[in-house]
Amino acid sequence: MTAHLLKAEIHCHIEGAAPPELSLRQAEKYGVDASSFIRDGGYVWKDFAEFIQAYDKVAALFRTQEDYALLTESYLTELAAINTIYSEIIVSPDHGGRIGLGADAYLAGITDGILAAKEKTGIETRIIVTGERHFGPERVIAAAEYAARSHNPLVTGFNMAGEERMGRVADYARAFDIARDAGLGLTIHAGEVCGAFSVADALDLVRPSRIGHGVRAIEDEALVARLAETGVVLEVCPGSNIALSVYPDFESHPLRRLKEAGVRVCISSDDPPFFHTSLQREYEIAGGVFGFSDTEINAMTRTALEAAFVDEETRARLVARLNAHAYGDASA
Ligand SMILES: Nc1ncnc2[nH]cnc12
Ligand SMILES: [Zn+2]
Repeated sequence: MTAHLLKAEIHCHIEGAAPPELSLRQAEKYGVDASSFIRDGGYVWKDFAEFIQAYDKVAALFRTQEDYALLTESYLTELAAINTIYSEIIVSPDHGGRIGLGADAYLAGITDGILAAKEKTGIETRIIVTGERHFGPERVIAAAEYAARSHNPLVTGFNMAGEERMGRVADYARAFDIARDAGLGLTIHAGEVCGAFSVADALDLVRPSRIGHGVRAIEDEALVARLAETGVVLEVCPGSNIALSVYPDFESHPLRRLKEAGVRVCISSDDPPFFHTSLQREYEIAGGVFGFSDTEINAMTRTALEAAFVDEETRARLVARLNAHAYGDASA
């Protein structure tokens, strides 16, 4: 049982957190026929490419600042209810742009939701702006420029998500240069659909402090050693990896092997309702399926906080809270 543990999540896409019931209500509100991607109360897709298409269609059901505020506040309230003290939400200004809302109102809605959830529950949240790889290098660079000039203090990181098989990391490296120069934390989806070469490219060309997924680094022993030596953190989402058939089952998933090789790992839910999961379930899987003890799970939560894109004062407060809860450390 992990219900009592404090939790942190540093990899969850905002539209990917939309419950199908909420998306259906949105579809009705806007007169959209969602039957091709929502059926029997669940999202419908059969492989990674279809998942990405379904994701973009769900994103198109959220069309106003209020829609995004509601989605964000609902998700964070749910996270807080399972003892989550810190969350990073991955957001794509292009999704705001594509439905005519515009990036500013999109971000404003998400920010409203974060502030409302914080007021209600105390949950601390930051925003990671992402470029979507399948929208092409120009859009990813535009997303980085948008993040770099954002005056929103909650925007603290930059990511690239989407179709990993499109192009090579080199095509997108300029976006990360822009984000790095702006002082944003860097993370990138790699080693999920593509193999170890994609993680190596990301390390060489992006120099991120974290990698989204990164699990397929396990295919290259020297690369695993490099991750362990450099301390780059893998944001591992086991339920997502199984749902997307990156691995056939949890037994063959490399989370434990990566951890035992000294790689810094933590756990997140990615797009929970798309993968019939939740952060609570991911923690349960860590304990019940991977066999991690509470101490080991707390260490992964601490890794998430150590790698979080927050100011040092906030980090120290969050880590002290975790320590106090995990060890009853009264001085924390
Ligand atoms: N698991 C995933 N991989 C790549 N892009 C995504 N966008 C949302 N979820 C994603
Ligand atoms: Zn992701």
